[in-house]
Amino acid sequence: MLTTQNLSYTYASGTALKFPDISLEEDEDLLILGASGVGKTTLLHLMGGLLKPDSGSITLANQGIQKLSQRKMDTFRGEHIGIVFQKAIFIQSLSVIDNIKAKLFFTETTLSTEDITSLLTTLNLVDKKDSLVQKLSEGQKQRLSIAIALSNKPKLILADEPTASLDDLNAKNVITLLLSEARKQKANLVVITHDHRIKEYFSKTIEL
Ligand SMILES: Nc1ncnc2c1ncn2[C@@H]1O[C@H](COP(=O)(O)OP(=O)(O)OP(=O)(O)O)[C@@H](O)[C@H]1O
Repeated sequence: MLTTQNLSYTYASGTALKFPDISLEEDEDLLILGASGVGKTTLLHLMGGLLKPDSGSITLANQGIQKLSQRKMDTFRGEHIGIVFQKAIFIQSLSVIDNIKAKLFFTETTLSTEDITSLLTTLNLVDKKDSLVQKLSEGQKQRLSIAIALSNKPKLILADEPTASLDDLNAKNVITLLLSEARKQKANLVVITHDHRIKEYFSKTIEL
């Protein structure tokens, strides 16, 4: 369950942003639409605890995350939040499976090799599990970034423009994959985008 209330954030440059309230029950997903520069990524970073709001609250798993210290927030994120970044950063010299293990190491989460293999199977990446990341195609890299985001079995999955550079078929595949994984893990999925093609897959949408 995710709720946000009266969120606002001001950058040092003076750009001041205010956000509408969000309330998601368990198993509910949300698409946040908006033109370039309205604050979509800022809102995603607030919900992921990467930025602290100037005002307002964000509650996830009964915790008001805006109150947490940086260290506690990092631990909380490791346990409860998975983020699919617009531009994923991998350890290029490691294999697919070792990139997932590295994330789990840093978030102090344990997942058996069988569970990781099963996640990679779902994401159609299992045959690449021992390949170096630098040898993956763009689509495979994107599926790996989803695998990494899901590997800590988060309660909240945040995805920043996951379909922006994809054709219609791959955009549909990525969104249906994120939605089905969110259902399986009983997580809330929040996608931010300016891509109106994916609106039809979400029952709940807000426009910034
Ligand atoms: N680090 C920063 N310092 C100063 N201003 C920033 C910073 N990051 C974003 N902004 C400003 O805050 C506003 C919202 O930016 P944000 O990236 O959240 O928008 P967005 O809707 O995600 O845009 P896009 O779709 O282009 O990624 C913009 O006016 C942007 O210029």
